[in-house]
Amino acid sequence: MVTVRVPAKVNVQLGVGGVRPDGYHDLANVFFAVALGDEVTATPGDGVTLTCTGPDADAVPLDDTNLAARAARLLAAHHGLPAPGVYLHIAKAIPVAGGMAGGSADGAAALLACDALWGLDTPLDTLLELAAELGSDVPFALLGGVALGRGRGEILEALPVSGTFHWVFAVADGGLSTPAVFRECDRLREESGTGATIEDVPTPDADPELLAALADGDPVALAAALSNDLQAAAVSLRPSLADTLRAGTEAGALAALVSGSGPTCAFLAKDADSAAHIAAALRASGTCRTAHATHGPVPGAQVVSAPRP
Ligand SMILES: C[C@@](CO)(OP(=O)(O)O)[C@H](O)COP(=O)(O)OP(=O)(O)OC[C@H]1O[C@@H](n2ccc(N)nc2=O)[C@H](O)[C@@H]1O
Ligand SMILES: Nc1ncnc2c1ncn2[C@@H]1O[C@H](COP(=O)(O)OP(=O)(O)O)[C@@H](O)[C@H]1O
Repeated sequence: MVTVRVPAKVNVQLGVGGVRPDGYHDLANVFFAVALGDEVTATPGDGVTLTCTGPDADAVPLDDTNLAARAARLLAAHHGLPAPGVYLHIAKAIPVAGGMAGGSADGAAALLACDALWGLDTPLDTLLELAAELGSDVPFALLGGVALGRGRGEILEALPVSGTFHWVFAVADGGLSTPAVFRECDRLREESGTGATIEDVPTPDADPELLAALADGDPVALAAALSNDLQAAAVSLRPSLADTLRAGTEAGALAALVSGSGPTCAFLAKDADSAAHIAAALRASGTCRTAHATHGPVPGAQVVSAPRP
């Protein structure tokens, strides 16, 4: 049996370029891994089977569309294993369809767990390539820490960061579909007259002030630099998010933003005590289903228990 712990992410910058001919958008995606995470356990089994526990377990597909199952099959196919055998259990804490890359995290965790269970010793570079085939956010879940994702988010460069930042995540009732939020971003751009294609929208780049704030470990400077080009689209599809963002700001957050494609809202706090206070205020506000105080950055997917060699 092998257990892998894997983090959720928040995008401290999500710069979105125009829509490409292949339907994806070029990004300047600054990923930040937080301690809120899932655990994926791989045990020998027949075929690829799955179970999931946690508050959102009912929303997780347990068929071959689950990113953990897809990861197991992709790794087996890459190594030419004729009949992959694994039972995967997902202990899910990351909100589902919440803009925190929970499915991607489970895909990354399953790659690592199956690699260890099957004794394959796949090099990290190869795991990162397989991860990119599974989805744009999956490679970052292997890497963790803080990283800039270019292309559709899969071309990663680790970024320097100092100290620990304190975050609160307000979990919404029900998710938002990532493709629907990108489509809404395009629609809002068309509507405003700027256009939405790569000819219309400049290719985004990482904000130097944001990178300096991360390197300096300065939460006040990071708060001033946070940005998410998908936020307007997420709020357009779910207008009640404006109330959640306001509630966290009124409770003392240094800054509030939608996490990725949403609808989870992220709040940067000045320290751990402030984060606990903001989380309690958000839970009492009636503007979200629940709220979690956490911190980061933390490492990417890691084996936490494995059979004795
Ligand atoms: C927006 C972000 C920010 O990190 O994540 P979430 O906030 O949803 O977790 C990511 O770009 C999501 O990455 P991921 O969820 O892996 O997306 P994928 O499976 O690769 O793509 C799903 C769909 O999202 C859209 N998509 C995704 C990435 C990208 N750079 N441009 C896109 O337009 C496309 O419509 C694509 O068909
Ligand atoms: N292991 C998984 N956990 C959660 N969702 C999954 C998983 N595998 C596939 N999915 C599908 O991916 C969709 C997006 O979920 P998720 O990755 O949690 O959100 P987001 O893309 O907003 O970060 C879900 O609605 C679900 O249908």
